[in-house]
Amino acid sequence: MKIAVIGTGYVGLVTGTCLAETGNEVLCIDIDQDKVKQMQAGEVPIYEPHLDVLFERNIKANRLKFSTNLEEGLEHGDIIFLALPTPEDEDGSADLKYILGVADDIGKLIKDYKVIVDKSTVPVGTSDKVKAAIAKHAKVDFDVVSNPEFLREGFAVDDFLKPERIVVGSSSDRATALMQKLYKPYVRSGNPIIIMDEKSAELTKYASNSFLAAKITFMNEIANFCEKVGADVDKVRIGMGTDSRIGKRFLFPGIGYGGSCFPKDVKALHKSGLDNNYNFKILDAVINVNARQKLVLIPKIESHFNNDLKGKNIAVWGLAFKPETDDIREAPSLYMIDALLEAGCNITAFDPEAMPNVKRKLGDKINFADSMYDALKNADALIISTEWSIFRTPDFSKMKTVMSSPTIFDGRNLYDVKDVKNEGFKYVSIGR
Ligand SMILES: NC(=O)c1ccc[n+]([C@@H]2O[C@H](COP(=O)([O-])OP(=O)(O)OC[C@H]3O[C@@H](n4cnc5c(N)ncnc54)[C@H](O)[C@@H]3O)[C@@H](O)[C@H]2O)c1
Ligand SMILES: O=c1ccn([C@@H]2O[C@H](COP(=O)(O)OP(=O)(O)O[C@H]3O[C@H](CO)[C@@H](O)[C@H](O)[C@H]3O)[C@@H](O)[C@H]2O)c(=O)[nH]1
Repeated sequence: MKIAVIGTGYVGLVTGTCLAETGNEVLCIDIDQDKVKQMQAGEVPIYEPHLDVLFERNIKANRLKFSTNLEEGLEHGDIIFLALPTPEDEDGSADLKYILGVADDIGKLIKDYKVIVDKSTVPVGTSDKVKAAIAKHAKVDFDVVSNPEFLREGFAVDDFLKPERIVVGSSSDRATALMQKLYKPYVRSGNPIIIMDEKSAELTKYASNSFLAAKITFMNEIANFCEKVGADVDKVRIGMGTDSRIGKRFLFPGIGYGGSCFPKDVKALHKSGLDNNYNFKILDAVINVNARQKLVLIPKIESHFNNDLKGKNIAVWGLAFKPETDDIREAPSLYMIDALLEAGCNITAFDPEAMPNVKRKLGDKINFADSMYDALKNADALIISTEWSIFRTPDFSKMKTVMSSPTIFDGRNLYDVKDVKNEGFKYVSIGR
């Protein structure tokens, strides 16, 4: 099939590449000229495991192309995916200016029947707005489908190629049939393509992300309570997670959820509620608890240094909001770094992939190390904020020789408490 994908970020580029992988001819459109040039030159502009192999293979096979020209995209594709940003607006709602701007342009350019598929995360009722924006100018038939994306960064390729489910919101038989044909190769394992109306599809996405964010937040509160009463959240987590109704996943406490999705999506659903006369009290609590959790290590650090952080050398392992990505959007590390800089600390950070993005944001406000051990030179304490695999089994003796003081504040509970203490470290983690 002939596909156009508008927007080549984490979702659009993975979608375009994976759709090419099953034999479709894909043209990816982005407004960012530098990014398009980079992709045309065969370079993947983001760090996403396994994407490079598929990207290269499909470019070579002439199934994956790039352009900045929306009109070209519209001429090429029978199905037009919108994978555009829906960032948080000032009032917490999802900003639809990218989606509706492109919809407006599509209305002016459309010459024959197309299925416009919204893959961005958008509030209930957006497909009606997209329809209206296109219909304002269009002189031909078209359908708008809501097809929310559930991929996780770091696992995006696998999630796209082998999804647990695909949700298609459509009230058009013609568009639904096309979507089922397109996605058939991805559900050979028997996982379902779930067809529903557009509004339910739009809400499914927000409900899923908000539920997961609430699950993490609940565990973060349990972890905080464990510290008050002397329980061990790792044991509680395992005890809870073995109940199949609860499940083992997404029960890991830490320094709050971050990323480009959960924070903005929970706020957007909350705002959608208010706009429709419904106060999602649970989401209000999730938002507030998470904001506090992102800084949960700071009072512990202050207390360790007797409230005198000025001039302290702090090493930070991990800047990305989670491992296996270079994405730093809403990363807890950045919130902690801000607070520590404010208090007068010197920060030296190491992250396997995210340092260039942080450098662009923070410039020379912090130092960047070439290796995890270099970051520890003369450090008065280490903060672990992302659970990259390379941090899981460090050489503790080597760490002790380079640090000024063997002290670890672990926001991801990477180590066994007894082991690290036996190695001679002061070790503070979450809920243990
Ligand atoms: N990142 C994720 O893991 C993920 C997963 C599921 C859903 N989503 C949702 O998917 C959507 C896209 O997210 P993302 O993380 O891929 O965003 P992103 O910011 O990584 O990428 C968006 C891309 O759209 C391009 N763009 C902006 N305006 C454009 C225009 N007018 N024409 C063409 N291109 C334009 C930008 O240049 C950028 O390359 C959001 O709604 C997000 O909530 C994201
Ligand atoms: O037990 C856990 C699991 C996750 N997190 C944190 O939660 C955030 C989100 O993690 P994850 O869900 O793995 O990453 P995303 O790539 O943001 O993916 C989420 O957001 C995407 C965008 O909407 C959805 O498509 C995915 O299904 C959804 O998992 C990160 O800060 C994690 O550190 C925890 O603190 N504890």
